[in-house]
Amino acid sequence: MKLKELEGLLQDVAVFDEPKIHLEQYVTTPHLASRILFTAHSVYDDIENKIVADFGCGCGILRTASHQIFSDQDIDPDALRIASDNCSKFELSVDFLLTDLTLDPKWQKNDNIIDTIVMNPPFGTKNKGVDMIFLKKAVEVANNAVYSLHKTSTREHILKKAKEWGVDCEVLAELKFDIPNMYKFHRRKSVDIQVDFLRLAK
Ligand SMILES: C[S@@+](CC[C@H](N)C(=O)[O-])C[C@H]1O[C@@H](n2cnc3c(N)ncnc32)[C@H](O)[C@@H]1O
Repeated sequence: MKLKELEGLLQDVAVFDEPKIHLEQYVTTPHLASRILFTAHSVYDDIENKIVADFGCGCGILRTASHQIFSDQDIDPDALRIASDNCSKFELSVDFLLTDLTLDPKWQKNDNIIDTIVMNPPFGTKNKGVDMIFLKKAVEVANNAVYSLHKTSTREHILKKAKEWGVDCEVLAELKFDIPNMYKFHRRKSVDIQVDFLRLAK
């Protein structure tokens, strides 16, 4: 499928009815999701015939873009309901796991099964450090590679941690993540956050 076709298809993915700010529920746009998956597939061959997971899947846009996801995990049952509906709409077969990735050891059952993790974790704005917990777990679980979005301001810290964990971390792109006015405390129409698109691999 061509990049533009994929982006077009993703416009039909249903998003959060009532996004929960404490869980940092921001949707990856079809524009970004299509480019993330396209890069992972066409440049690195990390998607086709691979078992792929999304940690903090939300409504499942990254999984819908890859068509290969085995296990989508999120803390929010409302998000998983929408993700499951999207899954039926796009005729995808996905295992969903309701789990708190910061606490629950259930994620370990996927040990040695998952090849690639593609995720847009919470940035840690509301729950400090959650971004690094997601990243560390993803690096431990994925046999192959982890693709993840993080605030550019955390880049140096992540590069240092990647070294400690014994993985290579490459900044594939600097992106603008557009957060629309979704929550009551938002004063501006939308805010662009500078975000790194990272690939971590052993
Ligand atoms: C920035 S959103 C990304 C959603 C979706 N992956 C996307 O790309 O549109 C982060 C997601 O992580 C989930 N989340 C937040 N804290 C979590 C936790 N402790 N365990 C599991 N999921 C969590 C939220 O419910 C939310 O769906």
